Amino acid sequence: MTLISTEPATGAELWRGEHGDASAAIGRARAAFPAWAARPLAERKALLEAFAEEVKKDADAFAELIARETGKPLWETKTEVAAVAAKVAISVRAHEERTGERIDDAPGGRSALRHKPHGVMAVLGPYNFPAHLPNGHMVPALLAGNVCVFKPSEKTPAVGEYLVKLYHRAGVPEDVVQCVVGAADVGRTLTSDTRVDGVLFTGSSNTGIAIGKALAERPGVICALEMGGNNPLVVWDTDKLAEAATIIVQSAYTTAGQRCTAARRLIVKDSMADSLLAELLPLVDRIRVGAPFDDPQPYMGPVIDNDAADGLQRGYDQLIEMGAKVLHPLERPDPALPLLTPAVLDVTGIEGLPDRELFGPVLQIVRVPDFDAAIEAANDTAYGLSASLVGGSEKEWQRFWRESRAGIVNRNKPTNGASSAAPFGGTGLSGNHRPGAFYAADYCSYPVASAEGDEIEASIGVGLK
Ligand SMILES: NC(=O)C1=CN([C@@H]2O[C@H](COP(=O)(O)OP(=O)(O)OC[C@H]3O[C@@H](n4cnc5c(N)ncnc54)[C@H](O)[C@@H]3O)[C@@H](O)[C@H]2O)C=CC1
Ligand SMILES: O=C(O)CCC(=O)N[C@@H](CCC(=O)O)C(=O)O
Repeated sequence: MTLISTEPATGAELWRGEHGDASAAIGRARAAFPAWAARPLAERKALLEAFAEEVKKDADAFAELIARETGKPLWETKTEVAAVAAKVAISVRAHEERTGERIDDAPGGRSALRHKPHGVMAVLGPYNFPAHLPNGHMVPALLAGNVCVFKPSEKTPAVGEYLVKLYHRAGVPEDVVQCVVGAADVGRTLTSDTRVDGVLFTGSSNTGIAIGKALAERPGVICALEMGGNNPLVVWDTDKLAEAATIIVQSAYTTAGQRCTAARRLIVKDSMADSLLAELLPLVDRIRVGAPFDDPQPYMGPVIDNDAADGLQRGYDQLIEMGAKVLHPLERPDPALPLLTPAVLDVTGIEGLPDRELFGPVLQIVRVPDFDAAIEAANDTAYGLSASLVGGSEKEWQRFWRESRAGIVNRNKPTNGASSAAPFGGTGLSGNHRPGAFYAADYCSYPVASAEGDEIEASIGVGLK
């Protein structure tokens, strides 16, 4: 089956290739695992550091490819490439801190704690950060001694293939990290193959749930699910309205809203909502939407494809049918392309709002009378990835932190832009308590406890006849 990838900003064909053979790749990975796991950690670390150097050497070409295949502005894809390279040093530190070795004296010998890799890891990636996010699974997995079969999103196969070539160029053996392109069926082959020891997934909650079901009868398979969000940003009692508006724009519209940590819902104290909107709406109006290489650079590119744009339009229209007030419209200047303007809807007071991730530039505003209502609205979701409070008192922040049900709870910062040096994951429909980024080390190896005697010495103290 042929897979074709097109540039969102132009519709031009960028890449075509055949679906990969996932089963054959797993076979090669299994064969490569023992030797890779047996190599000293220092060797694996050196090869990954060489990979980081290859990424830096190729940074311009890599950023251009990501920009063409995702439509993200070039300024932004440069930051993605930098994050790919930076992942190595962070993962080395995390591996040392989170896994490592502990040897204690014990009667007649020692008690030891060491970690071992799981084996063959299937890595399934999304399209919004087609290099950085799967790489965030792959670097720690490889460092720990696992081998990886990586299936990039069917919307970004060119970036996936390129990423894996950089590993090979650095000297990581070809069967230790492989790229298998394809759509959901190739993903399903990977998750159903009993030779796979772990599934490291970043993508939508629906797919994460399907993967959880596919693995339900194999509890020994490590399963790390990084999924979507319906994230709240609460703005409370502040006169720094221009700064608050900037944080809102960064949270809702960076990457055209295609971040799992994007703010989907702005919850604001009713008495200050009009003054905040007086700052926010002109700023939203100033957002430049355009193609990745435009000069001057846009803030937002297109969403990934026309299907995604159609879906967002439907979600937006449904909210309007339910009574949402349009404060800034979702427009699509060229119906043949997925370039969308940033939208703001006031959904205050609408009953039965869908608790759904609209993965694009649509922000819903909810006005609330008091902080109790703000917390209630913030938590009114089955997701739990990120939440942020802008403004408010110290006491309100303490309460917000305590009562927010999310893996990332920020103060006076955007909901997105999470650091790779911190754990990254959510609760509910957002994740299964196997956070990535700094804590990815935890799911990439398992602890082995050993009681080690110097000699064979044994005695049964009591109870013998
Ligand atoms: N929490 C996190 O760290 C992040 C989550 N995301 C989420 O990802 C979504 C956007 O990415 P998409 O590419 O649309 O996600 P998606 O869920 O459609 O696809 C992700 C990957 O899973 C594969 N896949 C699809 N169905 C499968 C199945 N049944 N079995 C195995 N593999 C399958 C796809 O081919 C793709 O490689 C959003 O919901 C976003 O919130 C995106 C980035 C970060
Ligand atoms: O995985 C990491 O190293 C850190 C997490 C991260 O990069 N988060 C970004 C992107 C998340 C997304 O796709 O949606 C963020 O929080 O903006």
